[in-house]
Amino acid sequence: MAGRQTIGVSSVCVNFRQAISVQKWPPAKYVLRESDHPTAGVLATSLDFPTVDLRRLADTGAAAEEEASKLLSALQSWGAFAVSGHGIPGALLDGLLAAAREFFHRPPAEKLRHSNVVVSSSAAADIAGDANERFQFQPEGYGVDRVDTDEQVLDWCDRLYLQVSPPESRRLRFWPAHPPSLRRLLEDFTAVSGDRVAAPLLAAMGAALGFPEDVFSGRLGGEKAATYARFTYYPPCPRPELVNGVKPHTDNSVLTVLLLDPDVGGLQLLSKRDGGAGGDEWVNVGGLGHDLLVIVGDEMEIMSNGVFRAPVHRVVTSVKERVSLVMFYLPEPERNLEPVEELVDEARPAMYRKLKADTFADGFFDAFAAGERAIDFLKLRVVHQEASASTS
Ligand SMILES: O=C(O)CCC(=O)C(=O)O
Ligand SMILES: [Fe+2]
Repeated sequence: MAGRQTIGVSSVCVNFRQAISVQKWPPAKYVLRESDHPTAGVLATSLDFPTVDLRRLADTGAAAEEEASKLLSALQSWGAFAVSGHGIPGALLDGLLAAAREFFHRPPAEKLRHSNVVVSSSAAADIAGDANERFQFQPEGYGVDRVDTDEQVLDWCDRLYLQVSPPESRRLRFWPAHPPSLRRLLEDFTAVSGDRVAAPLLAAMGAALGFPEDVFSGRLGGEKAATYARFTYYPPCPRPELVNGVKPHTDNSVLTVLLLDPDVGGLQLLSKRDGGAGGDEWVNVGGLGHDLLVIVGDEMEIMSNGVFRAPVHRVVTSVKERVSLVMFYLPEPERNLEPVEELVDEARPAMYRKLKADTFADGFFDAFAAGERAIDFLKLRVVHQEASASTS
C-alpha cells in the first residue's frame, strides 16, 4: 500500500539523527545539489505579513467586515496569514513547545520506543525472515520522513507525527511518555486550536465567498474529520546554506495551523513575483510571538476549485535549534475530495478530479518523498478543451 512500504535496516539507522547534530559537516545524505541550495538564486526577504484578528472577525458590524476582507485578500494573495485574538493562553503555547523540545532532547533509545518504523506484523515477512522486510515505515510516530530511494536527500529535522482527532483514532503507543506534561498539553491545544481557530476560519472562508458557513466544513465529515499534529525539531546546523530543514512542499490538509518557535525563524513562503514572470522569491515568515500561522492546504485548493491556492513553503535551518508544532485539518478518510458544487459552473468548470480523501493522503506521502506536489503527482488537474482552445 502506498505510504507503507517496507524499508531496510539502514533506513532504520537514520533515526539516530541526533547523533549527527554534533558533527561539523552535514553528512552527504543531507547535502543538496548546488542548484538546490536554499541560498542559490533566490532572495529571502521579510515582508509585512497579513494578520487576521479572530476576535474582530467574530464581532458584528464594520470591524467584522474589515477583518473578513483582510482574510479574503490574505487567502487570495499568500494563501497564508497570521492570526491574533485567538484567546489561547500563552502559557499553553509556550509549555507545548518547551515540552516538545524536551522530548526531542531525550536519548535516541527512548524516542525510538515511539518510532515511525515498526516491526512488520505480516506473517510473510516473518517466514521470509529477511531483515529488510521486517521493518515497515508508517507515517505516525517519531523519526525522519519516509525514505524511498538511496538518492533521496534528507531534510535536516526529526519529526513526531500523531493523529489527535477523532479521539478514538489516537494510537497512544506513538505518544511520548516523557515529559509527562506533553500529552495533556497536546490534548488541550487540539481542543482549542480546532474550536477557536480552524472551525471559525473555515466558516469565515465560506462566508467570505458569499456561501453558507458550512460550505467547506460540511464536506469534512463532522466528528469523523481527521486532525494530525506534527512536531518538528531542527537540530542546530553547522552549514545552513547546504541543506533543507524541510524541502519545498504544500501541505496535506484543508487548513494547517502552525505554532512557530518564537525565537528562531526559518519558515519561508514562495512568492511569485509579477504573477510568476518576475521569478520566484522566498519570503521569511517573521517571529509571530503567540500569534498562530494559518496555511491553505492541497485539500482546500481542490475543494475551493482553485479559488484558494496552497502556497509552496519550506524551512531553512540555522546554527540554532528550532521547534514547531503544526496541526493538519483533514476530511474524514472515507469522504470524496472534489471541488464543492457551489464553486463549479460553466465559466469555471471543475479544475480537479474527484478521489477519496485517504487515496489523496496516501499519494501525498509518495509525492512528498519524491519532492513533488501531490496534485501534480496524482495528475488531478483537469485540462478543459474549451479553455485550452480559447487560449491557444
Ligand atoms: O516547521 C515549520 O515551520 C513548518 C513545517 C512544515 O511546513 C510542515 O511540517 O508541513
Ligand atoms: Fe508544511
